[in-house]
Amino acid sequence: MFKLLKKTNTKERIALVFSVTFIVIQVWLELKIPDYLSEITTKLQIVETTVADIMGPGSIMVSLSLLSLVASIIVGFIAARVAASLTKRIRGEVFRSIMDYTPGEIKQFSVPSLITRTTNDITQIQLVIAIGLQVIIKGPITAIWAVTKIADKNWQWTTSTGVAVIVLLIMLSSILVFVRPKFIRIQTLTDKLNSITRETLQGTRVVRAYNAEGYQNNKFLGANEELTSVNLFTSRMLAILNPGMTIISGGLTLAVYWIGAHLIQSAGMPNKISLFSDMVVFSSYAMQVVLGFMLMTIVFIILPRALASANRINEVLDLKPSIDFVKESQFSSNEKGSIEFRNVTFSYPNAAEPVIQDVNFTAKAGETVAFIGSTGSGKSTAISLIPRFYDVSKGEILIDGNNIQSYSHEDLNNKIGYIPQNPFLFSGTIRSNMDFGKSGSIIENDTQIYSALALAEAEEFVLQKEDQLDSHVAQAGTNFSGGQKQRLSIARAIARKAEILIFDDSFSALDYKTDKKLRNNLSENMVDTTKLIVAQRISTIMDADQILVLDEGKVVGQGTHKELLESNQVYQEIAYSQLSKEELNNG
Ligand SMILES: Nc1ncnc2c1ncn2[C@@H]1O[C@H](COP(=O)(O)OP(=O)(O)OP(=O)(O)O)[C@@H](O)[C@H]1O
Repeated sequence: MFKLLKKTNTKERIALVFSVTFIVIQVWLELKIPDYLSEITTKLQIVETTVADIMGPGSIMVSLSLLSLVASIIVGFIAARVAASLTKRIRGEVFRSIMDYTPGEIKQFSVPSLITRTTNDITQIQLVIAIGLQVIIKGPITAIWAVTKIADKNWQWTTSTGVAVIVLLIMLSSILVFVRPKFIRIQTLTDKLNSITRETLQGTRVVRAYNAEGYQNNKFLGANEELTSVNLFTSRMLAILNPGMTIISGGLTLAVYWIGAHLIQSAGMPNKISLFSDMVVFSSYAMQVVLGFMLMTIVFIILPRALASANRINEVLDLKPSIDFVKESQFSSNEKGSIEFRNVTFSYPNAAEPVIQDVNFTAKAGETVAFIGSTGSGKSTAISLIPRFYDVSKGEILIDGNNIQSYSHEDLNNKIGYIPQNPFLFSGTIRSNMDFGKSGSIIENDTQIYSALALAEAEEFVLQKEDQLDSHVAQAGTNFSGGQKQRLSIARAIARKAEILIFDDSFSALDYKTDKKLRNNLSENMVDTTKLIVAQRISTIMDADQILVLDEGKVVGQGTHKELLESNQVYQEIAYSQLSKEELNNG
């Protein structure tokens, strides 16, 4: 929590100093009121006192109360502003940290947990600053100041106030013991609820098709009930606070008046009046003492949840991404578009066995290298090492003769156009998706976008849309078919004018005709661009300059379609299961 508070800037710190000043003013004003109450009660004992005599101190009391109200509004306003601006910055920092994470690091937290941490957890911090700040500062000041006011008055009254404070502390600490661990649990359960909601919404078609609404509903109900019962428990415990507080303050008032009654009864005449006045004043100060301690202890009730949230936020901020990019690329090279794998071996974090082993190949600028193999053979993993989603465990990958680790993040990404296995479009328009992110080439006009769309065989369906490039794209591109999404994501990569295009099974949703046309477009119009293609279909890759056949992470065949068809058993098996001998030989 302290770590997060240290992120306040000078402006916020100055605002906090102001806020503390106004809290002190507020407490001073509140503690001044009983002085005038004392004056009124004293005057009331004198027969000659007129209404006009009471009006003076009475108006001052009203003014003090109003000023105290104004001070508390100012404090609330400042605290809310500081809370909002600080948490806005923290939210931004958390988001930026997440953006630097590798897929493995995102998995380590889980997506729903990262969403809760960026939203709900930060809201807890905002609450504790906005509300807690006043309580944290006001509590001790009020309690200590009020104690100094009553300490020398009367030992019986002081003792009764002491007893009330002890009872209050016992009540609050008992509540705290039960409630504290539950607050930590609430955040974890919120993660769980988010996770189930997200999974159900993402898989809604499968859920419906399999009549699994009941099953998912039960999962959700279970998590919801658990969260509700923990929330109810904490709310019930905290609900004891208010009546408990009323009983304690009521009991204290009763005790002060009961003791006062005895004292007044046994006192002589002039003392009776001053004792009565003291009693009224004392009970006001005693209430302030109780309130002060109450405020102090509330801190311990609102703080645990905020502390749990602060820890969760710090975990995200403290995790250093395992992939460390150099700030400036450290090489000079005239080559453009060559790529080489040298004895590349890779194991996923925490996995015993490597997923790919000793992969070697060289692709010169403009060449096409394809990867084929059974599912799970490591094809996607191999090419995901190029944009450094993960770093190689052994060996090295070179682009234009330089190890990819010597490239800055931006320079490496500018060399590559990556088309993922599951095409992902962002909410916006077709244009905003085509002109997405920063790349080496800047899209200056629609003609550039249309030429990329044409190469990706996507121009026709975009032109058919009423709004063409301004057509709406829903989140994750759900208003486009699988094939359309694939073509748009290919066009997006082509528009970057990258030297190396990486297609991770990016033709799978295309019909054979479109697949062929698209590949022809690429080979005819992107002669200088190096293409790495992962595919399941032989027809997609048979024209490649080099094909790597992967099996359980090892390269079991390497060559052209013709060479592999003649000599490689694994390739033959895949090939003959898909196409006839004539089709294969004419390819
Ligand atoms: N993030 C990950 N963490 C751990 N293991 C993974 C991860 N991604 C993939 N794997 C494992 O690595 C192996 C290779 O997966 P990969 O996706 O590279 O295969 P693939 O050949 O591309 O398969 P497909 O053709 O089905 O897409 C699989 O056994 C898979 O279970």
